[in-house]
Amino acid sequence: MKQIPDRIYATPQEQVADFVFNEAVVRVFPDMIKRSVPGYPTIVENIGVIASQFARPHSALYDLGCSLGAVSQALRRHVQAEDCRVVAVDNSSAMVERCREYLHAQDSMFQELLPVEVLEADICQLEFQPASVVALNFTLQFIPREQRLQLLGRIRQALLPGGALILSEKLRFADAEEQELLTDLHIAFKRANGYSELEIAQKRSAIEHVMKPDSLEEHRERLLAAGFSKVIPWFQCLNFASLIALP
Ligand SMILES: C[S@@+](CC[C@H](N)C(=O)[O-])C[C@H]1O[C@@H](n2cnc3c(N)ncnc32)[C@H](O)[C@@H]1O
Ligand SMILES: O=C(O)C(=O)C[C@]1(C(=O)O)C=C[C@@H](O)C=C1
Repeated sequence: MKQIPDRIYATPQEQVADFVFNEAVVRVFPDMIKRSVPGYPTIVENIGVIASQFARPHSALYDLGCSLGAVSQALRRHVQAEDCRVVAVDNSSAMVERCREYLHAQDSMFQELLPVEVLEADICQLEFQPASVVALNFTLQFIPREQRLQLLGRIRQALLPGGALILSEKLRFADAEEQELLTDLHIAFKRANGYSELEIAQKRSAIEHVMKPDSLEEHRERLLAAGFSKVIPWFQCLNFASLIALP
């Protein structure tokens, strides 16, 4: 993927608007997410590895809130189960358009990749097909809190025995000292990746009303309430984590 540098918050803005996944964000997204989310490349690649253990023949593999399809590409690189297909879904038309281009480019570079379709849709309104793998990679945090349980319940209903949900999220922490330390370290991570204090502060204002992280305990309780039987954290880097939830 092209890596145009993210300079969206580099100049002072009189009033920082709420963050949206628009064309300006799409252009710089690969650079933005890699420099903002500690462990992102490791998480994406290993979602492919984990999915290859859970994928069942003749089933769908969902990439919900796919953005530019990084997870879909990893699923297609790693999963070899028979007659599986990847369904990538996002409600940002700018993301969906570019995602389709990237996945076509992947098709032309490799042979025998799983088929993929990219849907422009709201994942809260989606009719799920029987699925063996569902990935929510930094997407649930953008869904209004009151809709999260219902969405997870519908995903749980669609999951086949032996399948899994892979859920990656920014975390918040009930313990004030832990919250402060990991927030400071995340800021240090962004600084080390070349973001200025202004960029860090303006991005924080932009996302604070649209992205609402939960704690690990809140995720675990909600997943169990949605009908999952077990929640297994497999990755954490600073305040970003990824979980496997089993049906
Ligand atoms: C942080 S990005 C996800 C990153 C991506 N999964 C990856 O691994 O590169 C969040 C994405 O979720 C999408 N999104 C947010 N709410 C959504 C909804 N209700 N339905 C579908 N997509 C949604 C946004 O448009 C955005 O592309
Ligand atoms: O928490 C932050 O400061 C972020 O920038 C995180 C985050 C995310 O987790 O999705 C927010 C928006 C962008 O999509 C990239 C990264």
